[in-house]
Amino acid sequence: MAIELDTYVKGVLGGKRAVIARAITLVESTRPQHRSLAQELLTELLPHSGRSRRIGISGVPGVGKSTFIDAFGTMLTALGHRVAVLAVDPSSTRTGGSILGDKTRMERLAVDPAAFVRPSPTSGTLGGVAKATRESIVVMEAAGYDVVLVETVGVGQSETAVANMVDTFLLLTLARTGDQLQGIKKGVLELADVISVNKADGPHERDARTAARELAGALRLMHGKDAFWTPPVLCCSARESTGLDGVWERLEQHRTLLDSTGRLAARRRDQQIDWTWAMVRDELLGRLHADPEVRSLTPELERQVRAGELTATLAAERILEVFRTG
Ligand SMILES: Nc1nc2c(ncn2[C@@H]2O[C@H](COP(=O)(O)OP(=O)(O)OP(=O)(O)O)[C@@H](O)[C@H]2O)c(=O)[nH]1
Repeated sequence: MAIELDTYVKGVLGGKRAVIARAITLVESTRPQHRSLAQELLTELLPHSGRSRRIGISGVPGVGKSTFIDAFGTMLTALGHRVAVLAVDPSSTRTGGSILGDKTRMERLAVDPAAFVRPSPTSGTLGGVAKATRESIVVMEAAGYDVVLVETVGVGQSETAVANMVDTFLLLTLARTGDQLQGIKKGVLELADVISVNKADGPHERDARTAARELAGALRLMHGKDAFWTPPVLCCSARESTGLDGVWERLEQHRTLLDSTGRLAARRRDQQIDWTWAMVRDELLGRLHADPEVRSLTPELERQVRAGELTATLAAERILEVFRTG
């Protein structure tokens, strides 16, 4: 049964879980009638949002993200925080099932009354999934969650999308030393504000500490002496819940520094502008691909480009010409 705008607003602001879940479903929906209601809801909620720590968490599959978020989130709720877990997993749009943010992977947090775990939206492009997650952040903040963790897999463009919606980005990694350091993608290192080497327990602990020292040295070189912030490299064990307080301390330190220097507000404003243009790009591209004339022209144009009968530049011009006049 459909519910009214007012019921959504009151339910979300009152922290009612069932209404929060429905509000997120509404925000994720791509149906035109849902989209306008979702925008009305977000407009009402916006004045109550913005007060959380928005933290992105990334790391390759196997690094222990679920175990980490379960333990880290549980530590935070014990400290009195209210924790929301969202996810951006564009691969789930292909498989139809969400891998990240799955409640069964976070057993303690899933049943914690001070936490709310939401799997990645499963429909649309990365742009669509990112938009739904950004808007879900507004819902969670209005509902009183003061820590929002946004999880993503350590592959592809999804990390950049997440870095662009959070204040601080945490990268989880495993013990690698020397040459293996090269294995960590530079692009991901550039996004990271705090790095933690997970599984620093039992026989792996020494390797983890060595790897952390080496990585910290590499980052100091990368960032230079006068950098505003050089990402600290810590060690933790998600399984044994050790080192998690240190990770939290550094995340808080980074955010406090951003806030006290005015960078936090500026960063969030810049993100709004980036999102605006990202949405314009997505919408335009969607319309272009749906355009009947473009669709009918495409196979022949592609054939000609492949056969070397037409340059890519001319083919692009033809497509835009048809779209403009179509
Ligand atoms: N020794 C040790 N093992 C860990 C730790 N954290 C996670 N693991 C193990 O690593 C494996 C992968 O952990 P998951 O939490 O599923 O993490 P993930 O592979 O990043 O998976 P997704 O979260 O599904 O992407 C599991 O077998 C965990 O038990 C840790 O701190 N120490």
